Amino acid sequence: MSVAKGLEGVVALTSQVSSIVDGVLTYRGINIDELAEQANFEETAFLLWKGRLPKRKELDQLKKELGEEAAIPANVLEHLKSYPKDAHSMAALRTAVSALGLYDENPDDKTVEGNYQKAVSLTAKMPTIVAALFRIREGLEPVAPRPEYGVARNFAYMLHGEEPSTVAVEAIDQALILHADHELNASTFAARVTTATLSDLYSAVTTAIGALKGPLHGGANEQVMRTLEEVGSIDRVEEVIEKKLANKEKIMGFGHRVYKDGDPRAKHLREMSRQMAEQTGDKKWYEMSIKIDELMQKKKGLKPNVDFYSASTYNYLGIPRDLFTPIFAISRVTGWTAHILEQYGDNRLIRPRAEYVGPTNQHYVPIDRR
Ligand SMILES: CC(=O)SCCNC(=O)CCNC(=O)[C@H](O)C(C)(C)COP(=O)(O)OP(=O)(O)OC[C@H]1O[C@@H](n2cnc3c(N)ncnc32)[C@H](O)[C@@H]1OP(=O)(O)O
Ligand SMILES: O=C([O-])CC(=O)C(=O)O
Repeated sequence: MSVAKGLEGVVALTSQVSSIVDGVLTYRGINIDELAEQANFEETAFLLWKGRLPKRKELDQLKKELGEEAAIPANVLEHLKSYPKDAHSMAALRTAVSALGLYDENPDDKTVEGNYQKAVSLTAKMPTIVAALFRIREGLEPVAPRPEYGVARNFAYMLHGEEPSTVAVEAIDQALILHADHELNASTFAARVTTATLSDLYSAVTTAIGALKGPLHGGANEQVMRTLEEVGSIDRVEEVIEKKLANKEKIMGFGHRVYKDGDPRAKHLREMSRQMAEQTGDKKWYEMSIKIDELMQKKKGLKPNVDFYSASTYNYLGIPRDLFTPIFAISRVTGWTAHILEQYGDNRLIRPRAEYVGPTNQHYVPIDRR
């Protein structure tokens, strides 16, 4: 047996959801650049789930369903209030999504339509959960979703309890599009492994949230913000980053398993960060990010991934840093569920092998002779 550590280069399955070929990312064959510039998050979700862009009537129907499904059951809201106030936001989200499954009348319905409805319901409810968790932690009353709002507007509205600006809604919407799917990344693979045992969709999404939480994956965006805060001012970039590199620390938001010549999503987030810096007049976070980016390319030949410029962008939007990864999750749930639907549609248990390298020819020794 030959071992591919970290499964690097292993093609584990076929998929029609998204692709990365020669550094170009597409959802269902459409370049991410076109979607980021022209689509909205709801039509991107439809595209991932159904394999094509929605017609106007279909998009209106999906928006209506997302609006109607956005409120969370009262007992789940009570459950959220019982979590420790210092719980990690991704741990709390993971627990809440798992709890949601308990209140689904038919959690094990694996029909295509049943799972599609669960995908819509989770996509609608996860922003409500994230905003409610934040407000409860801050000692504020959760704000009920407004069914007539789109996902991005509703999230910003529920978070701050006031009407968000158009600029903020557009930025969040674009960020949601950019994070929605990414071929066989770790959390999607984890979701597919759980699905392939013929477990239910809530179990698969809960698995995925656990995988996304890690700092080598979605959790990197929160760590990027910590690095920016540690750097603090543009004149300290070299000192802090070079010290970290000398200590063999990874600089979060750089490098990628698949992209060796840059992540195509990063330029959109960099531009968003630049615009926010201009609009707020607070250039520091953007300028520090640019300097770290230049330094990392020079010192390590590493380019920013999707997590790097999302940190300064969300920070400009007044979003606390521990919500950065939950925002990733409220977008990626569309990709996870598209992959889950695909996996159910043509399933085989996912069960690779391990090469055993431990001791052999050992014998059981009774406890009083050890
Ligand atoms: C949404 C996402 O999940 S995007 C990725 C988010 N994660 C991060 O930003 C965390 C920082 N980046 C990393 O840890 C890595 O680049 C990963 C996990 C993304 C990819 O990892 P892999 O493909 O396994 O690469 P690996 O970790 O083996 O790195 C290869 C080499 O580059 C170095 N390297 C990779 N990324 C970084 C980094 N961000 N900072 C410093 N050095 C790095 C490694 O130390 C290693 O060096 P070595 O060969 O001298 O030991
Ligand atoms: O594909 C990966 O390995 C990680 C990533 O960029 C993502 O999930 O968006």
